[in-house]
Amino acid sequence: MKIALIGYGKMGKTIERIALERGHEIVSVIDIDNLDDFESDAFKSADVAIEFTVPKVALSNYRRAFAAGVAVVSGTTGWTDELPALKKEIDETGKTLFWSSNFSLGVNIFMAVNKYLAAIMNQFPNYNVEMTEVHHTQKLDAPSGTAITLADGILENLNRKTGWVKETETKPEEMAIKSIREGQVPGIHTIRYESEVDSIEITHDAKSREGFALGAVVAAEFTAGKKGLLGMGDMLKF
Ligand SMILES: NC(=O)c1ccc[n+]([C@@H]2O[C@H](COP(=O)([O-])OP(=O)(O)OC[C@H]3O[C@@H](n4cnc5c(N)ncnc54)[C@H](O)[C@@H]3O)[C@@H](O)[C@H]2O)c1
Ligand SMILES: O=C(O)C1=N[C@H](C(=O)O)CCC1
Repeated sequence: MKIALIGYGKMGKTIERIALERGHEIVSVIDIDNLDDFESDAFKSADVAIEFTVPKVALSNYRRAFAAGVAVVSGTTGWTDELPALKKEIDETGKTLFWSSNFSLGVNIFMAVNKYLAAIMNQFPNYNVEMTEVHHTQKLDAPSGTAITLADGILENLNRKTGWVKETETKPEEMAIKSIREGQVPGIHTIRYESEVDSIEITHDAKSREGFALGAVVAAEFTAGKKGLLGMGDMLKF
């Protein structure tokens, strides 16, 4: 398929390599120095644009791609307070956006395990739960989008928790998400249940950006011909 890239940073470059390896054509690459290319015939020829940029520009990028008649697959995080309004806009206009906080298959398996464990822990009120996420020092947003998705999974399944906070001091109904920025870490997410007598931890540790990028390209292949707001749950059957 014909793929446009919006954002040519760490993820954009990794996605480019994997897309070419999978036989796709990169018809346009847009970054801050060539934003006018949204109006180019090359960009408009794309079947899908894969967008990995920064939080403050994601929505404007989506809308510029939509105006060009191009579907979007995006992993940009740090903007999803706007997601409900954007979903309404997408449904009303018949556009296509596949968004995920994390495209890695391993992380999505981890997300499913997280929800299952949270549901089990309703039977065991003596455990408290907290999360730690570790990423590279260039990361702009905290907590990570993945951590927020994981926290949502816990809040949906563990009745005694109703919200998450960044602070370590929490009310009984809150869970803490601690963010650590260190070196070039691609992404580590750890969820810990602790009681007086023991602790239970589950962790996902990304070795590189390969898993994120492969997932994004596979999502682009899945998105072809579809409409609406799509996510990993539409593509993965677990
Ligand atoms: N969903 C996932 O699986 C996943 C995985 C990794 C990273 N991410 C997210 O993807 C985003 C990008 O991560 P990264 O590591 O590639 O960051 P990066 O900083 O390496 O790359 C971002 C790129 O976007 C460009 N950019 C900035 N403003 C732009 C604009 N208006 N239009 C086009 N390009 C613009 C920057 O110049 C840069 O080249 C972050 O939000 C990160 O959290 C998501
Ligand atoms: O490197 C990043 O930035 C990442 N961002 C996503 C997030 O915010 O969860 C996915 C993991 C890597």
